[in-house]
Amino acid sequence: MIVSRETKDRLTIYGDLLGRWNSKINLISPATLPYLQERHFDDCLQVSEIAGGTSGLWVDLGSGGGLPGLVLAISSSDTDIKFKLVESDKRKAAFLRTVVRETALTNVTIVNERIEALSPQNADYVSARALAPLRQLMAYLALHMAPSGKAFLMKGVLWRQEVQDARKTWNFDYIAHPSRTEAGAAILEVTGVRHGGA
Ligand SMILES: C[S@@+](CC[C@H](N)C(=O)[O-])C[C@H]1O[C@@H](n2cnc3c(N)ncnc32)[C@H](O)[C@@H]1O
Repeated sequence: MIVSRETKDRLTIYGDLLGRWNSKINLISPATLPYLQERHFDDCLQVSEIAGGTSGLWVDLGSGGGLPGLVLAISSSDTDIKFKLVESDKRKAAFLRTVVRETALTNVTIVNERIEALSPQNADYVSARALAPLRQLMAYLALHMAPSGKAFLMKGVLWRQEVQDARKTWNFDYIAHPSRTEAGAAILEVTGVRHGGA
């Protein structure tokens, strides 16, 4: 993906901080650190490309070290989208705040709370990566996504099984966008989540 000079500079600052903090708190697998761009940043930038929004509230659930939330906020800093990154771990939330400060991002709020404890967000966009099985994510979407909202859920190669399982309890529509960074993985664009199932 072609990104602006500003995005590149901010991603460099973010990457440096990830490298430094990762020895103290486990933000990403240390083995993937040398492949930060390919394994993590490019993976998340595809979501930005697929979503293509220009305004509204975007809630990233279980942000951890900021993937995809911070990458999305950095690459969308020229839009009117406001980001909320929800992370229950205090030390990870401190890391996220540090990156926001060091990159001078003004479109991000860090929320150090449990997803379930947060008041309903009515978000236009929701994202999650490596957080929970799809069935559990549906409950989070039911709580925090606007009726007309869209979710972008980054799923591994077993995504079809997860869809089948989630359909036992939830109705929803989805488009599976094949991942460009991991063969067989997909970004599930989910809309119209409602209780009930097959
Ligand atoms: C496996 S990590 C994934 C982090 C990041 N999304 C990524 O792809 O690298 C899951 C993160 O979600 C957070 N988390 C798990 N359950 C949560 C909950 N109920 N509310 C808020 N954060 C939660 C954990 O603290 C952890 O940082």
